Amino acid sequence: AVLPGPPSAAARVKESARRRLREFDVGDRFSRLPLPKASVLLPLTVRAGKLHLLLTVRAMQLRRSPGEVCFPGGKREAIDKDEIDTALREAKEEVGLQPEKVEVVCRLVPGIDKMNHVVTPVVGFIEDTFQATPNPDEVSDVFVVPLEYFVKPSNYKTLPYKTSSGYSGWMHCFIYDDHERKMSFKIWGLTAHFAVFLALVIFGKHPTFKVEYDLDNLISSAETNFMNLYASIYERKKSNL
Ligand SMILES: CCCC(=O)SCCNC(=O)CCNC(=O)[C@H](O)C(C)(C)COP(=O)(O)OP(=O)(O)OC[C@H]1O[C@@H](n2cnc3c(N)ncnc32)[C@H](O)[C@@H]1OP(=O)(O)O
Ligand SMILES: [Mg+2]
Repeated sequence: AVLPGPPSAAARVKESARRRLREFDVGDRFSRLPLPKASVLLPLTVRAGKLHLLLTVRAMQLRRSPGEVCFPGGKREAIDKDEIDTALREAKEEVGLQPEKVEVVCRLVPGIDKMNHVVTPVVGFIEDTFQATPNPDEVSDVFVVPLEYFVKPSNYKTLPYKTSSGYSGWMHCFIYDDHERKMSFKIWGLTAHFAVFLALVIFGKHPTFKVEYDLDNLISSAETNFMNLYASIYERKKSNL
């Protein structure tokens, strides 16, 4: 019989990330909130021994957020049985990623977008050989960023924001220079929020900038932040009825 050899460096990086991610899996705990829903896929891949995240640039002809960087994803459809289904269906439609080529690891604490959708981030590993085929109706470009950039950026600022429900605060904004492609990408808002949380979960160390969490209680502070945001939107919806 052939004995399995020692795990490769890539396999070890994945195994330690997998273990951390599973501790933060929210499962279906946020599945029944009465707001419209969307999902995004946070596709992780190992390149040169390091975790990387795949991101997209939205097509300019889209009605919502044209030209902005986001993860593959979209609104829930009736055929989707859960948040994971939505993320995988959208990733296939947008970048040609086959669902069976994704090792889904967990769902993280949701966020809320401009249109008041509850957006669930689904984390999955994809193969380092994956070649995206962007659907030009929705995606104009696909790129990867080392996950570490979201705790140790070289070009970072905060942007102020205010929602329609009167909730104000600030957002992370990263400029990532892809030297190989001689291109620069601006990653901000909800997309940056998910990327930072993922990096905090996996690396478990302090970032070089201020974050909205108590890093000693990352899970509970992420849930509290979400529930506060959710409550502000829900209260406003009720008072508008
Ligand atoms: C308060 C924080 C707000 C921010 O953070 S803004 C800051 C920076 N931007 C971000 O972080 C992006 C955040 N947004 C997102 O990630 C996504 O919008 C989100 C929430 C996942 C929703 O996904 P979407 O991609 O907007 O939704 P979707 O994929 O279901 O649909 C997109 C639009 O495309 C259309 N579409 C779908 N398939 C198509 C096709 N084959 N040909 C042409 N059009 C097609 C679809 O109808 C939709 O159009 P519409 O938006 O309804 O007008
Ligand atoms: Mg989409």
